[in-house]
Amino acid sequence: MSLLKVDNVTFGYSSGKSVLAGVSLDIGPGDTIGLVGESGSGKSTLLRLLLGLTRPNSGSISFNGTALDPRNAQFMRAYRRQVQIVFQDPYSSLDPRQTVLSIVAEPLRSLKIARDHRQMVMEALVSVGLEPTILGRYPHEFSGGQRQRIAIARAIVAGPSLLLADEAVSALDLSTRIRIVELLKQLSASMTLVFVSHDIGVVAALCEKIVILEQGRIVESGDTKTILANPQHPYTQRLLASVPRMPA
Ligand SMILES: Nc1ncnc2c1ncn2[C@@H]1O[C@H](COP(=O)(O)OP(=O)(O)OP(=O)(O)O)[C@@H](O)[C@H]1O
Repeated sequence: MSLLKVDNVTFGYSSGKSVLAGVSLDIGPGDTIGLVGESGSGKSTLLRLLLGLTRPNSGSISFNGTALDPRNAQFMRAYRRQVQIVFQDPYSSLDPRQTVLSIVAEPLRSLKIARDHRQMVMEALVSVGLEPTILGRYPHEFSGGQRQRIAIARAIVAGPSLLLADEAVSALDLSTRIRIVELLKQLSASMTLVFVSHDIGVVAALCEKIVILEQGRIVESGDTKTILANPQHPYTQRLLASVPRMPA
């Protein structure tokens, strides 16, 4: 059974323009999926829908067979614990006035998880390759890569089964990007990952499956290696042609 099933979803903001049209996706437990498309193709909007922050205009999204529905408050509370997101910018996504402990513990507070937050935060920091002794320090004391590790620690601290990453490595320099991709790869062994990127090279390195989105429609999806080796849709061919060089 799918972990997350997106069934014929359409969505438009109040401006009326259609942003997602007939999007269907089956995300299985343990999948690592790269969602690729040009700017404005609707990737971040789809993530908002997957988070349950916005509802589709039509179609449905279900998690373990139950539809995301704000009227089902108990289920949505449980869902919020299962899904977390990492954003692009490690500078703006961390509150400069809060300590690392307070930042990483935020999901534990908002989800009202009554366990030892300090211990859970220390464990999350270790899993992302940071020293647990940094609890009392502030974001400005860290590099961009370290900040993104703190953001990832915050995303995994409550033990989600699904991690969404929205251009999570795009703001990092190349060597840091490679290290954070390695970290995400390692984490993806124990959770499902939906990784949004306009960078096909990074997706090729990280994701077993790929979904290509063009103007709110999925034009091609499947095994990453197969699709990148032999793209069928002209849009995918154009995207690939615009990549300066592909990784081995
Ligand atoms: N809050 C909003 N209100 C109205 N329109 C929006 C809003 N957010 C996004 N859009 C529009 O929806 C479309 C899809 O945007 P979205 O951010 O989902 O694309 P994207 O593929 O993530 O792009 P990028 O890679 O640039 O982040 C765009 O036309 C955008 O202008």
